[in-house]
Amino acid sequence: MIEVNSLGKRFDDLEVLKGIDIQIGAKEIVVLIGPSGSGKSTLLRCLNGLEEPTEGTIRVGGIEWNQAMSANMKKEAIRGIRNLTGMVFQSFHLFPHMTVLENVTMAPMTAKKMPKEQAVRLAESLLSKVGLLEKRDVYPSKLSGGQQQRVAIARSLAMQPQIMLFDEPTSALDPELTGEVLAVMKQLAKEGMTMIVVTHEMKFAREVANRVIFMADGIIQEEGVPKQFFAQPQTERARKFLRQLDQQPD
Ligand SMILES: Nc1ncnc2c1ncn2[C@@H]1O[C@H](COP(=O)(O)OP(=O)(O)OP(=O)(O)O)[C@@H](O)[C@H]1O
Repeated sequence: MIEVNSLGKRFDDLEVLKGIDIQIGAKEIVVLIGPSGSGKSTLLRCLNGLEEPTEGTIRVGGIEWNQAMSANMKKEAIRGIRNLTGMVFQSFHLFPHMTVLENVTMAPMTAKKMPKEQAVRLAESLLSKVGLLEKRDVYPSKLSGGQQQRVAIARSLAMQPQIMLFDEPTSALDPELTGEVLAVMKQLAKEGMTMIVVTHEMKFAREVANRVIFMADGIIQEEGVPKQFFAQPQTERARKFLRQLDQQPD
């Protein structure tokens, strides 16, 4: 579903990603963890074209982007890749002047030219899935952070993506609100969505992920199934990271 080869990204003199190789299969739940500044968000943003890599190749659902392509081909590839991926951000990014329902129906109606009645039916079913159908006519400012993030997930799902990318989806939330967002993500995982999740929620990583990828200093230091990674981290870098999080090997 996703293949990344020798991916590099620099911002001027700062080399943030230094040759990343990843393969992710359909229905995999991959959690990306690592210290602050290690390049996790940048990697996720490269995967759906929010950042342009400086080196390497990305293949998502059969669509390839590579550094050697012409500007037009790159644009075309990014458009295709964006159609396959949905992204959820730390800070929700809902449109404040639109109701919850309008937030969810807008993209299918404009980008996919979906008829309004169909977009409304889809939005209602997605709002029901995230437990917020009764808030359909409310504006985002009237919602809690957790509710706003659940609407953001529904809005992303309305484009019917094959892959969901989550960039620290609970980091801006009060601890008592993270559970409701993680529950929606768990449900999505159960339904077979392919997901890459950047998070500091180790409990989610332990319980839901098929694979943990540990990044530090712009490279993948190690990866493995959660049980193995948390019980027996292979590198000193990962051991130190887990110690700092108070996530000692089991
Ligand atoms: N647009 C940008 N311009 C310049 N530097 C950037 C830009 N975006 C990110 N960086 C730098 O790239 C490095 C990696 O940032 P990134 O956000 O990918 O890290 P992260 O692992 O997601 O960290 P965190 O867990 O704190 O969110 C940081 O040093 C950051 O300052």
